[in-house]
Amino acid sequence: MTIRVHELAKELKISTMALKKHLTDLGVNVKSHMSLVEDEVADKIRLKYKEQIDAEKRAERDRKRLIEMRQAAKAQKSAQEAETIKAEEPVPPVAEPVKEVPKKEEPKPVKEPEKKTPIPVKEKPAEGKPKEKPHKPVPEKPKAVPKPKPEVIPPKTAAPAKPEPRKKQEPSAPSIKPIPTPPSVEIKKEEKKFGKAKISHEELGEKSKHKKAIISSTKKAKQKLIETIEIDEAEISRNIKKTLQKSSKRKKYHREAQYVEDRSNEIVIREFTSVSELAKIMNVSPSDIISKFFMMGQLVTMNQRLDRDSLEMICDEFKVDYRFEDEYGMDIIDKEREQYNNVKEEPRPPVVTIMGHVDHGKTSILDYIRNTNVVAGESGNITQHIGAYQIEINKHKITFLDTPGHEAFTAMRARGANVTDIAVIVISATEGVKAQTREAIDHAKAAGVSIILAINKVDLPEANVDKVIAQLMEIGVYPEQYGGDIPWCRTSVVTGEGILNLIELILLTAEILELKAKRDVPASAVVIEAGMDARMGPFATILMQEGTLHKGDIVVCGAVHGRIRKMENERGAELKVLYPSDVARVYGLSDTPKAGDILNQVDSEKTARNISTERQQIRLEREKYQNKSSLQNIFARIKEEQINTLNIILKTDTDGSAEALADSFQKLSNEEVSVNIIHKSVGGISEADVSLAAASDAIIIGFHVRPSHQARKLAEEEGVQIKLYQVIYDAIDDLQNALEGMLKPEYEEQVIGSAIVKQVFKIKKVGTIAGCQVDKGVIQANCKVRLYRNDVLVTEDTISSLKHYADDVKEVRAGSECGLTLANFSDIKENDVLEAYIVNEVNKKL
Ligand SMILES: Nc1nc2c(ncn2[C@@H]2O[C@H](COP(=O)(O)OP(=O)(O)OP(=O)(O)O)[C@@H](O)[C@H]2O)c(=O)[nH]1
Repeated sequence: MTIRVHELAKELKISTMALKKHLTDLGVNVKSHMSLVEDEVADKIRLKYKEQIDAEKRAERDRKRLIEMRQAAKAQKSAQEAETIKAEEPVPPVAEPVKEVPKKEEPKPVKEPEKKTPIPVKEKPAEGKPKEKPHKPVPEKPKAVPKPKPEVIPPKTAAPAKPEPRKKQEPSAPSIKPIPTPPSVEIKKEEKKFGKAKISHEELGEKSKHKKAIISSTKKAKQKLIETIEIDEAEISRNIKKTLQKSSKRKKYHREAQYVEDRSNEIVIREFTSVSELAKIMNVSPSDIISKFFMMGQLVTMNQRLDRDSLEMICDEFKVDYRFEDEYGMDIIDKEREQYNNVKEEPRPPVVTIMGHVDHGKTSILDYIRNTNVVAGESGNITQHIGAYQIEINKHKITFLDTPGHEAFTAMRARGANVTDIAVIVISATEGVKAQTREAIDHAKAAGVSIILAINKVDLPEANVDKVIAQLMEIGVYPEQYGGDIPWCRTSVVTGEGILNLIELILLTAEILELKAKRDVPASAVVIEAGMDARMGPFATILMQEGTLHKGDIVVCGAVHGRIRKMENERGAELKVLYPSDVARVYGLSDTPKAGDILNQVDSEKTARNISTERQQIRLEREKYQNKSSLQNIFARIKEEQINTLNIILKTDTDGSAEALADSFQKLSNEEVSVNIIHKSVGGISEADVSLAAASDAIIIGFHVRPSHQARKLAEEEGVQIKLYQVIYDAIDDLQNALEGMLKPEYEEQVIGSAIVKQVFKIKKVGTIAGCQVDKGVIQANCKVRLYRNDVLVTEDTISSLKHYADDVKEVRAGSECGLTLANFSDIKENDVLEAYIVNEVNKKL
């Protein structure tokens, strides 16, 4: 048995070039993607890839585990810090702690004098948080000993059963973990107006200062402890790095069929490099390259730009190690930046995305935060809706990406721009965990961002926080105090409850993440959205990633460039300078960039123009090539395929539904039409899915998921069909219908009438005319007929002309006479019987 190169490549999800390289390594030379590979060789390659993929998976698992360990270490650190604080608080004279009171006694003295303020920490628990739950065991003892986190862990099942948390409790529930539970302020309830409960600056200020104090003081106080932990962390970090290095190497190898161990002789090329440019890079003459192509049956010219496959092929031919450059001009930009290598990184604000199921309150929470006067000294109306905004609380800034939830988040990731630090997952306390909650959590986890859970709408009578927590635990998401370390809070935009907690949790998480970026370097930013302003021309909403951007700076932004003419925030206020994590709408670009493009500040207008012009050219070439290649694919398929295959990419909300649907779909296959699930996974439909579908002529079926905005756009551009379902049976029915459309149609004959030949006329130049009497049904012009003589079939033919008297007619009904000729048969005799029939196409059923 054999398999074609392209088939095996498709099976392994690698390019044919990559496969060819592996085959060459095994000593097997293949000429083209249509060449046949022996099964034995194919198996060797399969095995090799399986091992490789397994190794990648293992590496990924290790990485996740290490991250978890790291988080656990941090959480533990926080818990211990919290203990110290408690221990240091002057309050508990009566407290008669319980047993293991390690530091309890000593701390009182002097150690952390700044600690005075913190009492609010204590109150916090009483506020919204349901922390009271786990503390059942510590009955009426107030001021109980702070329990280290693990002790709080309630049995998975038991937890949800418990408390009715909303009740504010007196100071009796003290054992709550204080640190991750930032002090919450009693929000005044008078202002019940939706979205209007205001948070006063003073309160926030107190809080933030307070937290700062806690963090910095605990740092000192727990010096020793931290040292030990840091040793572990250092070790963990090293492991993470090692693992990441390993896996990224493998991926590279996987994608580009390239051995990465030795990079000393590696050349860097970009897609659509011209033959002459490539010759220069490879240090060979252009005619060498042209003749190599010629030998492979391809004619190229000096200035012809080469697509990725051709470049890979030619580098392989010349036995050159190569690597693809991501975007044209990055080497120039990087070079300009080299001089800033020693610039120190400085803390930067966190970038937060709010995600969750439809209607659970994402927008409301964002608006609440935005509209309460939290914004630094600014108030007033939002003059324009921009894709991101920043708030400031006592000098602590937070940038919110105001995106339609995880769609944009996923789209950004698909473009390789992982811009979010923290994902706030909003879950309605009345509806609980839903498909998109899970999806959002999966996306956040996949992106490796910190998660904060906001259980919203707690003001409603049917709110059931415990149920939500139980549901979360069921899907493996363990909130703090419930066996996990994911910070959470209860929120309501009606009463304002918990919003402050949420902000505090964000700040605290950011603090722990120690987010940093260089400030005194040329700016780089990512485009969140872009468009055209009627008055000001093209604009881009950018999120700063590094450096400082001023009005007047020259930038290149994806395939456009310009000089920053104006920068403004969402309130239309002009900004003079942007730092890392800042967001602004910028004007002055030559054209509209694309969301996900990177904006880089460069030294000169000339550099900016050169880079953007070249990038435009490359993008154009790429588009041209993509169109061409899809046509080529079609031709290749027409030649090769005897059977009809429906390729499917299946995206679902859970693994379970993916399996169930895949199974049902596969069962619809038969010997004529086969269902080929080329990719199935959990999560929203991303651009990557659409690209894969376009490349493999697949349709995308989404179950309980939806496409990102960009994916939808791309699908329109590429003509990829996306079908979304909420009910499994609808999906199966539709697919069945689609498959039936692909079955070769069956034909069904329908006899429509008959006529007896009464007389035959032979006319020169016209031929034989049969004068007939229609005795049954109808005879139609152009219908098919069978001619019987004495009940024996003489011929099958088509009526070529039908007349009633001298007139051409479309049909003649029973009882009438007609004259007709047949297309190919003239030996008609009297008394012959003509049976007229038509052929109907019938769709086959599976
Ligand atoms: N009672 C109550 N209603 C809320 C709360 N938060 C949001 N809502 C209401 O819930 C509905 C949905 O809120 P949105 O903020 O639009 O929800 P969303 O998650 O942004 O929805 P999409 O943008 O459609 O995904 C609105 O009618 C809000 O008024 C809350 O805390 N309490």
